[in-house]
Amino acid sequence: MSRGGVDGLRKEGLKIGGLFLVLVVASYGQQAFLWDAALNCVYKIRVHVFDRVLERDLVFFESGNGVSSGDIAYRITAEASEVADTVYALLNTIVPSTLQLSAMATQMLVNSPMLSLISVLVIPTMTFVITYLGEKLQKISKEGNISIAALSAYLNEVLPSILFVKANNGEPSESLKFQRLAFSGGSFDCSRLIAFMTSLVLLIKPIQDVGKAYNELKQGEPAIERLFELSRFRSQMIEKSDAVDLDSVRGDITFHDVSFGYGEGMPLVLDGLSLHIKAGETVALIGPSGGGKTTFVKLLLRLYDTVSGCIDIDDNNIKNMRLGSLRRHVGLVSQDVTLFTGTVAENIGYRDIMTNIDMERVEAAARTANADEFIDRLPQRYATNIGPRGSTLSGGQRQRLAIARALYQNSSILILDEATSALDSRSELLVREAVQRLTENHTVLIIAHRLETVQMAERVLLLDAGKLREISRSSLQVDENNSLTSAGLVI
Ligand SMILES: Nc1ncnc2c1ncn2[C@@H]1O[C@H](COP(=O)(O)OP(=O)(O)OP(=O)(O)O)[C@@H](O)[C@H]1O
Repeated sequence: MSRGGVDGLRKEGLKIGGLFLVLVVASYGQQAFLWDAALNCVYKIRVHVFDRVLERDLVFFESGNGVSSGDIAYRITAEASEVADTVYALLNTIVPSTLQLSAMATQMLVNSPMLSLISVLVIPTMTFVITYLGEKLQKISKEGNISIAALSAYLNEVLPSILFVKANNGEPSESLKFQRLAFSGGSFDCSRLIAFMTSLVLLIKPIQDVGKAYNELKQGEPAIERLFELSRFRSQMIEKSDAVDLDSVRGDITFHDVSFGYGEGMPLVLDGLSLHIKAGETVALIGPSGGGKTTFVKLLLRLYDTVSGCIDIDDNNIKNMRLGSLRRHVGLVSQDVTLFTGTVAENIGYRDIMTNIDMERVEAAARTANADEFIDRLPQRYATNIGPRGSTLSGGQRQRLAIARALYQNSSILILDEATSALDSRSELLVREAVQRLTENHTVLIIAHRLETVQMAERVLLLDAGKLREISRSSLQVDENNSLTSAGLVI
């Protein structure tokens, strides 16, 4: 082969290779684009569902909807991924199919609007049409073969005699003959029909694909349905349109004959409770397991509404307060598991995490909560990540961080849910000191489990079988299991 020929081949090879590369990249690009679109869609679904879930009151989680937090987590993660697969499958079918459909439909329309209309009408009876047109195509191609044979015979006859034709001015008549042989008569010629048929055949795949996509959609529908079911639940905690947003509260709490049960026909958990806690007072709430302590707190935070009676903060019925305002003034300090993945500063300054965490206040809160001594020893101090639920910290450190957060939040009313896990004596002392400082300048309601904590309170309230009564601190003792007891009742 000559050098020029080799060069030419190399060029062609390069062109084909380049084209192949472009096709591969384009194909990957398309897949990446579709996955990106699907994942983006899932991201939006997850965020939407999660936001709706966050808006719900506790009734959503607890009142027998059959929706546990694990269930919700599963739906938001796994089912959303299932939705991603469905979305991807849909996009993967619909995008190319739509393109092919519109290209082929345009081609068909250009070729013959009449036949296109007929095709649209006969799509439901596609099989019949395909069979019918298939036969027609067979006939046409047979005719085409005959015509090619006739044409070739004609050319073999006329071309050697061209001189004769010209000498006799036979060109116009021969031209007409050729045209007749080369093309089928009528308004719809053979090539256009073949083009039309090709378009029609190419239409079949996208139509099948759309069917497949429909099946995919049907398969993914239960997941989509379950996911959106989470956002359809309507909150029972209705905020009045004229609810007030209080800038500050003193921290006076009054329960007026409050009764509450978790559902119709269920026994009352709180039965005609009345009490008054003065602003700045520290009150210990004790009682046996299941006595209603947590329920009491849920009502104060208006996670549920009372069945009868009402709750006032500084003479404002909490039902007339904006929920955000109420929960800003009533802080919940649950010492057990309320830390999140993130830095020490983010956990203490949680209240301002969306805006600007005030580091001076964070450090001041940490000092008051006796937390600074261990934070200073962490590798990046306040910027140290404490792991899921603060798992890199000890029990006592976690509790002090929770207290530091409450100090940072600076709510007038604090509900302290004392951790039940035992601490070593040094940690115990540091935590108790921190709690002691927390009680200064705040109204504090401590759900207490230890005698030492109860001793810090000015009053002790015992909640048992839905009834509340005040008891003296001296009536409390600790049994051999280190549990609080009052008149034989284990608390
Ligand atoms: N979401 C709920 N739906 C139905 N019943 C509930 C619900 N939450 C609590 N209860 C019931 O209400 C009663 C009081 O529960 P609550 O959690 O207030 O008690 P507790 O004093 O805080 O107990 P513990 O000290 O064990 O935490 C219990 O009988 C409990 O079974």
